[in-house]
Amino acid sequence: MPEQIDVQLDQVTKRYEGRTVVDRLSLSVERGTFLSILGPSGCGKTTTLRMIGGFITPDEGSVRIAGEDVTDLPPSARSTSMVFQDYALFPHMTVADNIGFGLRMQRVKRPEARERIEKALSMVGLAGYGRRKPSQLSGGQRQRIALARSLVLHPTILLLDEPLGALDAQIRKQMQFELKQLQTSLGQTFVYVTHDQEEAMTMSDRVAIMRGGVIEQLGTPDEVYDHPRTLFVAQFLGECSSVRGRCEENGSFFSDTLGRLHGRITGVPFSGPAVLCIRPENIVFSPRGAERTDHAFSRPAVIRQRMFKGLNTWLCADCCGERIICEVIGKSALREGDEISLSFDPQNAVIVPDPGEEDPAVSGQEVEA
Ligand SMILES: Nc1ncnc2c1ncn2[C@@H]1O[C@H](COP(=O)(O)OP(=O)(O)OP(=O)(O)O)[C@@H](O)[C@H]1O
Repeated sequence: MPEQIDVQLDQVTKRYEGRTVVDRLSLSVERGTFLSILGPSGCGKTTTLRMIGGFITPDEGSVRIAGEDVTDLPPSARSTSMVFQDYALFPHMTVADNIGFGLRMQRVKRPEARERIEKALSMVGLAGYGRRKPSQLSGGQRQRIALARSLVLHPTILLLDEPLGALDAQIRKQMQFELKQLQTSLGQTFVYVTHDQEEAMTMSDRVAIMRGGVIEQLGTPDEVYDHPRTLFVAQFLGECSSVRGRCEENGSFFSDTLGRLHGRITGVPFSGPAVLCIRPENIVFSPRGAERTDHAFSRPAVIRQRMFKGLNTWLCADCCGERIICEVIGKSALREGDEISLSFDPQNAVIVPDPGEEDPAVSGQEVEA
């Protein structure tokens, strides 16, 4: 049986003052999926989410929710509910009244409303907090109330716009865990907007990486991390060393600095300018003279910088003029100036097309959509 598609965007476009901020974007979200829309500031994430929720009408394209075309319907006529970053709680109302606000709008009878409010409060771990005012709660608790206020409406799809953005790092981590647990236990569809790659990777079943108004890649967290199809995706999802060169049809790679890299590299082979991307955890450093023989690629290098990061250490090396970063678990005895050998298994490297010097992924700058 085909999976139920809860959200279907077909070629949606949004322009502001002649500027296209979302560009012919298509997206399908299966029921029960936790999908994150991830991308840098201004890439069109919130605009896309708001088009799903009905707060913004696309200039072109269509929006379907659970199979129904809702492109021209207002938010109240859609089976979606939005959780905002700033919580948007009414300060003069109690927690219970805040949660019950949407139910009153829907004219749900009091006894049923009371029961649903209690259930929503216990779902977010705040049973017994109904009589408090928002000012008597912590930031994390206020965020949970905002979540309960959406859950109480029994939406088919929950839309979350950077809901943890205002929380400090520790509570944020805890809330990520709780949100994921809640989504799994409810089996509900969540569409979650964030610019935090770690947050997206830890919570999501699928991640859509947006840039300049389009989805550059969509896949499971593992797929997009291990098999990025563009340099931007490779660099946005975490540290990676990149080496420019040429790719050949047989999948081998050649660069002026590192020479030829024999062996089959991950990525769709093509013929033309390419960038080799390697994650720090896939590089192995060995003392000079004790090179790994099981790796097809090995070159001399010198340690230039050392960054202790608590659980691990990053070593930055100069390898034939290329800056290569390696991750070592725990502390490392290597120091700046140490001469080493650097190797990696070609299967753990990825080749992507070279986007050229003008591409912001190369220059390290991001442009507005
Ligand atoms: N009402 C508006 N009028 C004009 N431009 C707008 C409007 N709303 C958004 N934009 C522009 O559209 C682009 C996309 O905005 P959007 O809020 O979707 O980005 P985002 O990826 O969610 O960014 P952030 O992570 O900073 O919230 C931005 O350049 C923004 O300035």
